[in-house]
Amino acid sequence: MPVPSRPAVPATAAWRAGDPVGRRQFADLGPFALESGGRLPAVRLAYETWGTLNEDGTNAVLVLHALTGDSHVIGDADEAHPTPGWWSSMVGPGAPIDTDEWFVVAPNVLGGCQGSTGPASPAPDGRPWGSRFPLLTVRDQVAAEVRLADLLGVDTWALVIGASMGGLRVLEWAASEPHRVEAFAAIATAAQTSGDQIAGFHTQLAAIAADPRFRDGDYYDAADGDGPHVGLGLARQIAHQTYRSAYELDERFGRIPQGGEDPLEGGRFAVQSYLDHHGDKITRRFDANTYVTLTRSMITHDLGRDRGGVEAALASITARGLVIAVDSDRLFPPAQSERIAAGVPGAGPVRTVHSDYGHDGFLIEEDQVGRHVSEFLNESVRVR
Ligand SMILES: CC(=O)SCCNC(=O)CCNC(=O)[C@H](O)C(C)(C)COP(=O)(O)OP(=O)(O)OC[C@H]1O[C@@H](n2cnc3c(N)ncnc32)[C@H](O)[C@@H]1OP(=O)(O)O
Ligand SMILES: N[C@@H](CCO)C(=O)O
Repeated sequence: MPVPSRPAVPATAAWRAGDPVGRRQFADLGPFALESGGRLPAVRLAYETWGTLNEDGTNAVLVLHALTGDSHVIGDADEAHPTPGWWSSMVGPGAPIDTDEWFVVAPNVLGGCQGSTGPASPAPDGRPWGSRFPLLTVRDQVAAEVRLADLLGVDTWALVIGASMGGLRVLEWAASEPHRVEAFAAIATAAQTSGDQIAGFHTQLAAIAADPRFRDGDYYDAADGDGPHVGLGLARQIAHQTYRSAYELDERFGRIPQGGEDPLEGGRFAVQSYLDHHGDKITRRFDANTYVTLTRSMITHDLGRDRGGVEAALASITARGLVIAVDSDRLFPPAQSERIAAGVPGAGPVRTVHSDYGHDGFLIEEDQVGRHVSEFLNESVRVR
């Protein structure tokens, strides 16, 4: 049986930078000097807020998304273009982070493609930055979020919370702005990306670079309008395997052929079809250059850079900390959480989420993660 052909989807088909979606707002934050020595002449962050900042400013919570997330933490049913929120189980009225109590802010990361300044944004000459977009570090991303906090009148966050790539920024906030972070929750994340992580990220970058439609990042004005969807999809497939555990892929899919296909005649196993699906899906909602920019920021992430090393940086954190690991996570293995918890004086022991799913457990095991966050808020982060 022949392998079914899949439709080619331009990587730029479904989203447009700066396109307002629902309740999203934009903050213009001016020029930025970057850690690498580069410069962005104008930075804009897209963000959403829920709840109300109290008079003392003591109830602010910053939620930081992972690699392909955005500001849309809570879904909106009545939008013109409804989109589900990626953490509606965690944030909302009556949720662990209860928006009747907390003022919640969620920005789209600097370098992102959901309204914040990124490689698809116009450079000073009016054309998209593309290959000219400067190297961004996690510190640059947090520096932009600091300016957003200034603009919103938030002096101190009661809690800064995030998982995976969001957790990298959580730790950077706690280390670089100790007087502005009362407590943090770092979930399935690391103080420094490891050789294994850098290797995995490298192959994802190579997959995008190898797509002739990538054109070194200058594909926005391509005459055929076609983006590097093949490379981006392949990068997502490589990544997605690390988001799930070997146990799950084997138990769930094993060697079952995809319906109607025969692997001995060129067809796929179900797990191949599953990865194809996730690879295709990302190209409908994400920009390849942003994927490259954010992946590079994860590669360079090192909380200890210019701070005397990771342990010294962790020891300098004054905030109370909640550290959560997923026991089956092969992307951010629990040892990286142990290192954070051991190093931060105000962090308790690692809270373990038991999951068969792997790294994506931070999204899937909402009851367990929610319970840990609720407990931490109740015990350590009450509104003063
Ligand atoms: C911060 C942020 O988190 S970013 C925003 C949220 N994250 C993402 O979107 C990342 C990508 N998605 C995921 O990682 C996961 O889907 C999660 C974590 C969101 C949800 O996990 P799960 O509920 O376990 O979903 P699962 O991994 O099984 O994927 C389900 C999809 O696979 C499809 N699928 C399942 N089996 C097959 C198969 N054999 N062939 C093809 N497709 C398949 C399902 O139809 C479903 O498609 P849909 O998502 O288009 O409806
Ligand atoms: N599913 C998550 C995985 C990375 O943490 C994302 O796409 O952002």
